[in-house]
Amino acid sequence: MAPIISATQQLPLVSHAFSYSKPTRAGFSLLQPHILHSNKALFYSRSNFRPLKAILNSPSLTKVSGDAKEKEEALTLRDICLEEVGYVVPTDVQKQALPVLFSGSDCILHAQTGSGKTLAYLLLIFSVMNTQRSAVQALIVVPTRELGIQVTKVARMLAAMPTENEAEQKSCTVMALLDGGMLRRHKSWLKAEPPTIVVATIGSLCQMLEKHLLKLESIQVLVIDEVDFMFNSSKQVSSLRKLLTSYSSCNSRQTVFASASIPQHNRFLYDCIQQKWTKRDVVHVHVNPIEPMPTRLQHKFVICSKKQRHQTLLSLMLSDTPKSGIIFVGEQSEKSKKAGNAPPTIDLVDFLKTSSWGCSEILLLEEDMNFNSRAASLSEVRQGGGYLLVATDIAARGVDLPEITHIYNFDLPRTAVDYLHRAGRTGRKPFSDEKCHVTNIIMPEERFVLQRYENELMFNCEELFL
Ligand SMILES: Nc1ncnc2c1ncn2[C@@H]1O[C@H](COP(=O)(O)OP(=O)(O)OP(=O)(O)O)[C@@H](O)[C@H]1O
Repeated sequence: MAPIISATQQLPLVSHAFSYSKPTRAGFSLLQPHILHSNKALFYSRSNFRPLKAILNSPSLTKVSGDAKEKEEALTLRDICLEEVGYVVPTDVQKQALPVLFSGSDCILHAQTGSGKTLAYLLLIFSVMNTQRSAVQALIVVPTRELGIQVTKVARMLAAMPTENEAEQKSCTVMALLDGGMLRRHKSWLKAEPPTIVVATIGSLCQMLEKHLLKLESIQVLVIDEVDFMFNSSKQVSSLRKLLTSYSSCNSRQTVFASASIPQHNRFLYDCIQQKWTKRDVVHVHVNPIEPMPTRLQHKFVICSKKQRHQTLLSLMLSDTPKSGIIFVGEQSEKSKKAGNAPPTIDLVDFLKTSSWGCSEILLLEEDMNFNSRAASLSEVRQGGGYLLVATDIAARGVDLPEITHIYNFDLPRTAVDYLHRAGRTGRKPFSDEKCHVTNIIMPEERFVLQRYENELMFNCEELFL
């Protein structure tokens, strides 16, 4: 059985803060290191992460299975300037996962929504890649274009940070190979010079692989983000299996699976090994298993009839006055589509635009919109300011909009896992105590469904009377 690291087995190795350095004319100079546990600090520049890997593997230090005696070395990641982009202290998942990742083990990153899994796997990628080599060295596969754009942005931000020996370094390039993108342009790019990192949706990726335009033989790290969603998606699962076993082999790469939800995780670990998606010694980093949901989320519900739902939502919003929020609406049924009805999302947007709600901009995000309109909605959202996003579950996975304080489930999600991910679009500032709100508008017959989600996800939902 793969070793599991839980909150109670927290590794002492990384009980420290990230240090940082400020640019000087000569490059980077080290400021006072941030050492919490000892005065024995080890410093690494981004281009120097490999030594960190060697040290973590050294027999004198704690093994990742957590059975060796405690050590007090403070490891400090230097020169990646994380503080300048707001990353000062590693989050729990980063503390627990980085030693495992840097040790070269395959890893299942299983931690709450908004806990910082993206930075954990990106730091691994930046630690192993060699920008002198002209080859694709890391591949990150995501389920949606929206999540792909976001991950690419963070990867490019890290890639743009200067390193100590910048003069000798070729830059790290990050390609977003996403459904709805300009594949012709990507083909020319791939032919001219392979990027160092590719962030891809599985459809576009397989097109490039089938045409032999993209080669994976130099891949060192393969990340599958929102892995449970991808394995559950009938459209994506067969290509994903092919990628994991035919297009590349688990023995020649480090494989990382990430998600806030891995249902039946023991079964999944077993499958990972049996199906050769990962190596046998894959590590399950399970952070805070007894609290699958961030604790600062406050859950409420209002019971009303189907006809009263629009008015109920409006009353809720007038009393909450959210600056930014997402209203999740269920997908339109095939029957309703055939009958020529407007999608429920559009109905709701029209209702809000003509109602007395006038506090923030109302935007729409759903699968049936073309990719340009989807991008336009999200880019408006990311510019900040107050907004309400009316969305289907397309916005439920991975999308990081830290300013969101309110989630409204206009329609109840279909499963507890969907509930967890929708709710997790708020409460995304790792070290903040700010309370965030998830409000469910339900019909009387749905109370037992919500109760089931409460039991499964171990949270409490309080009834609201308007
Ligand atoms: N060490 C850190 N310090 C401060 N902020 C951080 C740190 N690490 C990550 N963040 C921020 O936390 C937010 C959530 O991170 P991220 O999107 O990686 O979450 P996630 O675990 O992938 O969530 P989800 O499961 O919902 O996709 C982001 O805005 C990110 O910039």
